Amino acid sequence: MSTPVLDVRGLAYAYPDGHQALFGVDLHVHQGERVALLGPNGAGKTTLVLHLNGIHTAGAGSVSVSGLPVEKANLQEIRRRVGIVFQDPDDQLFMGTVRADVGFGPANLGIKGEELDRRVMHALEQVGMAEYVDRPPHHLSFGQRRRVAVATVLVMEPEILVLDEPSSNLDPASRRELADILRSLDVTVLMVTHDLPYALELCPRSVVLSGGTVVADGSTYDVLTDDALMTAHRLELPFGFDPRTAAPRP
Ligand SMILES: Nc1ncnc2c1ncn2[C@@H]1O[C@H](COP(=O)(O)OP(=O)(O)OP(=O)(O)O)[C@@H](O)[C@H]1O
Repeated sequence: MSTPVLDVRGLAYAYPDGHQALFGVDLHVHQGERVALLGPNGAGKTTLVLHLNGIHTAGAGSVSVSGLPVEKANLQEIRRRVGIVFQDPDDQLFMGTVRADVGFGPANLGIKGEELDRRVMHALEQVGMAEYVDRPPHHLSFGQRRRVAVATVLVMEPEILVLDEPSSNLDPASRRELADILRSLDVTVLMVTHDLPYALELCPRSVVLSGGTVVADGSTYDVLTDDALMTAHRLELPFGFDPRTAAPRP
């Protein structure tokens, strides 16, 4: 099989206070896959994600992105390859205009002028926010800021897009629109979520992390219909939602 875009092997990590958050995690994601990372509070999902672009450094094991190890010497290239959209868009938007925020990353790489404009506009078009290019981000709604945050990552043309709780705090229409955007992108996606219907809708595959280890890795449908697994790892479907009868998207 081809080299995975994301290759995590035997990853273990303890926080400086000694709390062991990951115990030998293996995760291989191939190009074009959309994978949901599920698990109860405290499972280690965020800790894992923070290893993907070198914010945390593996205590044991390894992480590589398209064959490039995540280590200090490669961090600039790794952070171009792995785009993380954090849960709070305000962690990613800090400039005076949407244009400046989306252009910030490429400008730092030395891209300027027409090429910078082209990339900024393309990323904003991908998330349906082109008309807001000259607006201050703090004048946008939360859902609009989340889309701009996605654009700040897409503009770097990442190989893998990592989203932390992308549907949180979105109204139903914004939630559906973001799903449409994510489905339209030609990029590998790893999505951390507690929104199990969203995982089923968007991600054919789910990995369940619990107590710092991978306890399931398979089709999202199989995971969500495995009642014993779901109960054992505190995963609960919303009231009235049954994956067996959830309407497939046209
Ligand atoms: N800075 C830290 N120092 C010590 N322990 C930490 C730190 N951050 C997280 N932890 C612990 O590591 C474990 C994993 O936390 P993590 O945030 O990765 O879980 P999570 O799966 O993302 O949870 P949630 O669904 O609540 O966001 C938890 O037991 C947590 O208490």
